[in-house]
Amino acid sequence: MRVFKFGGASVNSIERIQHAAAIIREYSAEERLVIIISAMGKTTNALEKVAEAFYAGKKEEALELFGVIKNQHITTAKYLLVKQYNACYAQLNDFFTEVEWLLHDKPVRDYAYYYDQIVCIGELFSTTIVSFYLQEVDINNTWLDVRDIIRTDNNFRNANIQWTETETRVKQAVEDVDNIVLTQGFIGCTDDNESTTLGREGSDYTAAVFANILGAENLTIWKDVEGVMNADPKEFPEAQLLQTLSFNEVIEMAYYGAQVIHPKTIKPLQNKGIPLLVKCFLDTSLPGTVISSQRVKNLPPIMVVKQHQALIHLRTHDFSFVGEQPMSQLYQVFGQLNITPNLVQSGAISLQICLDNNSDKIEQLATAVSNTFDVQVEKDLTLLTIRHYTPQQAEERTADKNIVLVQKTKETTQVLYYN
Ligand SMILES: Nc1ncnc2c1ncn2[C@@H]1O[C@H](COP(=O)(O)OP(=O)(O)O)[C@@H](O)[C@H]1O
Ligand SMILES: N[C@@H](CC(=O)OP(=O)(O)O)C(=O)O
Repeated sequence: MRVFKFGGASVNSIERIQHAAAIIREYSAEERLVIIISAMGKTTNALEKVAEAFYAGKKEEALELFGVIKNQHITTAKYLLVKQYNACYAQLNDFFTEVEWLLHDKPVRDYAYYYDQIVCIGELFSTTIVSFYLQEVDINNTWLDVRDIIRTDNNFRNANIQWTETETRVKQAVEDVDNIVLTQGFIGCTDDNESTTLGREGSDYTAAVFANILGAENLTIWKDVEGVMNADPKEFPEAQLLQTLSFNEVIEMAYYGAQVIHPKTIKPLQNKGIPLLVKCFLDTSLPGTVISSQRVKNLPPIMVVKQHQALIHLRTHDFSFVGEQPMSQLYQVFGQLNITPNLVQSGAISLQICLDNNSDKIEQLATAVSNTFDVQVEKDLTLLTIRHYTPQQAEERTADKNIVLVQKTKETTQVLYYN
């Protein structure tokens, strides 16, 4: 059994859905497939705007924005389907109604709750269309609502999977199907039947969870790039393909902000020794990248650029040392506010913390630590991380930058500079 994951970029047009179907046809002739699919293109971003408008009390705007998304999906379905169109429309219509009902309500709960009820619909739309298209071209498959399978807690927008319950449900659901299983990434459901999401770009993680539970031969993630490269090819056209990588290396790259694989994807695979293949959606003959437990030596420098960074300067009010107590208070606040620092540098009575520039979070952090620290914030920064750097290369990359902070270990250098 193999698990495939197609991301938003691989299903963002009629041609790409047709191309995905051709890949599925080819591979399903040889093996049993479980397929996880994300929302089409930038649908999740568009649904976020619907959730924001709804929560701000702008009902008409929310309905209008949702109408645009709805029509885009209907148009795609119309182009792709003839025999299957009516059945597909009926299923899509149930989802339209699910959201439109909610949009007519007044928000009385947390934003995160409504966000998940609205945003989860993107994956339900895309998988419905792809599933009916596969039927249309005689590729038998079974569409499953992953909300009946992936059980989570109610930590909306970043829900945690309840493993025992999910394990039973994944095994049962796949066992009950004798053809291709097709379902959604990124979303789940609480015991109270409330939809949840697993964190942005979380479909890779869903695919890894299925692969782990099913003991898959491997997980293949189809991308619009050759494979994992030593930098984002959109920003660095000279980027080279990395044909083999270790789980260790990829988890580090993802942690430092490489957008190509979701950081949570690696653990479920590493735990069961399941290889991860990152393959080129546009040219299946290319080798792609194989990620496994095996150590890979002599890697070239790997670069990760993280934009929209802020540097928070904290200094104790009373000149007391930044010892155990203030540090543990700070990390507690990080936990409470769901903040992951991208870099921390400490001195005797001061600390500098680099974070994604999210004004709300920074304000909350400043308030929470104000009894111990004076707080200053620098914005408009970029964080460049180079793994396996040579001093010369690090120097060349940052020679013309207005540098604010540098941190180095033997393997990794991080440079924070003004944009
Ligand atoms: N090191 C890297 N190697 C390859 N692609 C990268 C890397 N870093 C960032 N990317 C970007 O990741 C994108 C693919 O990931 P993503 O947009 O999440 O795809 P999808 O939504 O289809 O899963 C590529 O288009 C590429 O620009
Ligand atoms: N659609 C979700 C989940 C996801 O993983 O998407 P993608 O595979 O396109 O990165 C998001 O955009 O966050």
